[in-house]
Amino acid sequence: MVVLSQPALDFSLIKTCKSTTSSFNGIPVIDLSSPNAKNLLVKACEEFGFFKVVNHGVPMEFMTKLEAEAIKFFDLPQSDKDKAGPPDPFGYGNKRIGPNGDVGWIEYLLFSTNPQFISHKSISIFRENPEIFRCAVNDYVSAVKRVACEVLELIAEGLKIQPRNAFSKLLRDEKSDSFFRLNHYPPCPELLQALSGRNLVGFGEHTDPQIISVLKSNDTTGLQIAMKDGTWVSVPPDTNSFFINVGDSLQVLTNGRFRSVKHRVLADSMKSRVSMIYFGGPPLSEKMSPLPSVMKEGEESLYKEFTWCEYKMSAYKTRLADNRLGLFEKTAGQ
Ligand SMILES: C=C1C[C@]23C[C@@]1(O)CC[C@H]2[C@@]12CC[C@H](O)[C@@](C)(C(=O)O1)[C@H]2[C@@H]3C(=O)O
Ligand SMILES: O=C(O)CCC(=O)C(=O)O
Ligand SMILES: [Fe+2]
Repeated sequence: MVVLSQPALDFSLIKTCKSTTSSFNGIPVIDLSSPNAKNLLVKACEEFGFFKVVNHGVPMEFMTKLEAEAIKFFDLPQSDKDKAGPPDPFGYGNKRIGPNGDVGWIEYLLFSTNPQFISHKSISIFRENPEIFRCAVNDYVSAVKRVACEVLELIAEGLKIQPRNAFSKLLRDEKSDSFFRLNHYPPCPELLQALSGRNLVGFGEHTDPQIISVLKSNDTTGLQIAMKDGTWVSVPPDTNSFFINVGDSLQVLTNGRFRSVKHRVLADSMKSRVSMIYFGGPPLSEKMSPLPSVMKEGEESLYKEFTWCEYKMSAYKTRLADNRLGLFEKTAGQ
């Protein structure tokens, strides 16, 4: 039998970035139980496309259980982890991100949250450690999906959109094309940092294509977001809270009023970073166009008409840092 192995990876392809220690303390923090949450959410989506939520109601136990299972998986011998890869896009991936040559100092597990799309590779992940891992993923994903829907409903209220489930129904649809990802960034080699004062890039700069992403990490720094003027700022980790990203699709649904946030992860020199991200997406057949109620009188859509399936197919032909939405923007006169 011929065993096909992945071609060797040239590590010099992984980019480095100047180490920064200062963290940004201007990230909006939204208390979901506050009566003003809806207005603060809209403001945060317009200004940053990124914010932190507290008082979210998800039991800490769901987070610690899943994190412990993820660590157990990433601690397995490489040959065992490789049985759950390569990602197609689902499954275990190591250093390669997506199908177009992006690389980073990362290993990960990517799943579909829709049982129809669960691949044999995702199943083999659970085979290593079946019921406990599977339950931990299911409990966690159901809980963060609820947070994502609550946030989207508050945003709809803040924007005075009727019905208030105009966005959240896309995630609640049984055909919703949502993903879940567990990322592990091992410590960046000390020697490299000592010699150059630089860190390896764990996950290169990009925007998330979906509607909304809900991120939780351990206590290790690394996540950075780009401000409107292009400067990068470091997000201080907070193990009790969720960080939320506006994705490209929410930018389209709000006709550019909200911006999808550019972000990246730098590996830490000393500590592993573990993160878990739920990417809430619409059904594949959903037409992505600005909701009529967000448009002012006479306002025209900034985007050509497309379905989520068309956008996703196009996204998977791009490199991480590409401006994926640019291909769908109307040019003058269109
Ligand atoms: C390089 C790529 C990886 C990615 C698919 C893509 O071609 C461009 C978008 C990337 C991204 C970013 C957000 C999520 O992590 C992700 C799962 C997604 O939906 O889009 C990844 C894709 C991936 O890793 O497969
Ligand atoms: O791991 C992180 O903290 C963020 C990763 C990310 O942006 C992604 O998986 O799309
Ligand atoms: Fe991302």
